[in-house]
Amino acid sequence: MQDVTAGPFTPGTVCALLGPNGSGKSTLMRAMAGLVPSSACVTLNGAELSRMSLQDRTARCLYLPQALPAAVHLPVLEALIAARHTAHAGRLAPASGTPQEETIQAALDSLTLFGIPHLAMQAMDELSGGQRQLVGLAQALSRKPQGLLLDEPLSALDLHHQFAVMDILRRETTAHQLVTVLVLHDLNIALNRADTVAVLHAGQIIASGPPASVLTPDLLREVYRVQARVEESADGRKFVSVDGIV
Ligand SMILES: Nc1ncnc2c1ncn2[C@@H]1O[C@H](COP(=O)(O)OP(=O)(O)OP(=O)(O)O)[C@@H](O)[C@H]1O
Repeated sequence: MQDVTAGPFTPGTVCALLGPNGSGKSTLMRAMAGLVPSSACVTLNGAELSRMSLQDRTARCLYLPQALPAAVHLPVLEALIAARHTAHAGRLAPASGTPQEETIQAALDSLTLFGIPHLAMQAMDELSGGQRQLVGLAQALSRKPQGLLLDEPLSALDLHHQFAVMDILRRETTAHQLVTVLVLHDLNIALNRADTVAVLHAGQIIASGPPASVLTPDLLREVYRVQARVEESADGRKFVSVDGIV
């Protein structure tokens, strides 16, 4: 990938990273997370992540990959508690003095936030794809990061859960002033649920800003090679209507 200037991403807002297959979205996310070699300077709330150890970096800025790691035969609740301990093992929060009940409650709260407390005792390797994605998100938020990098966090979710998760992410992002960047393919969700969008095309961010100003028919033609209209419903919701491919 060529040099890319991404951001600044504003605390308290959700930015959707968009672009066609192979445009560099995952590569950019992985570079921001420090998982691919990069000379980029990445800062979060004034701290230079690129100068930190991967452990300190991960404690501040959590990256959820597109393909989740192989699930282990461990109850969901235990997996969440283990994730919190991993975060506390960094230098941000002391592990000692944290009562066990508090840790368990935080993990349960996180599952409840995503509407899946009933999965607490189910084994990770017995979850459906969508359930695993929800648990992954609950695990990410239970670690109390300042930044969230989510690569296609809605890819395995049904329509209800796609919107529910976006609403949760928006609420948590506002409440905790998180910097949230997520890769999306659904332009209608980006139009109606993201605060800003950034569009990658052939390894470069070619447009960024409020979704409705960025996602114009001209941009959709150039980037996605579709002939499309951006229409507005009676109640003000925007949607992309595709007439054909070009
Ligand atoms: N480890 C790697 N080594 C070499 N090339 C890679 C590597 N990872 C990705 N690429 C290439 O970089 C380009 C961008 O890939 P990337 O996964 O970032 O795209 P993407 O925008 O996330 O695509 P998609 O929407 O299909 O997930 C692709 O051409 C891909 O083949």
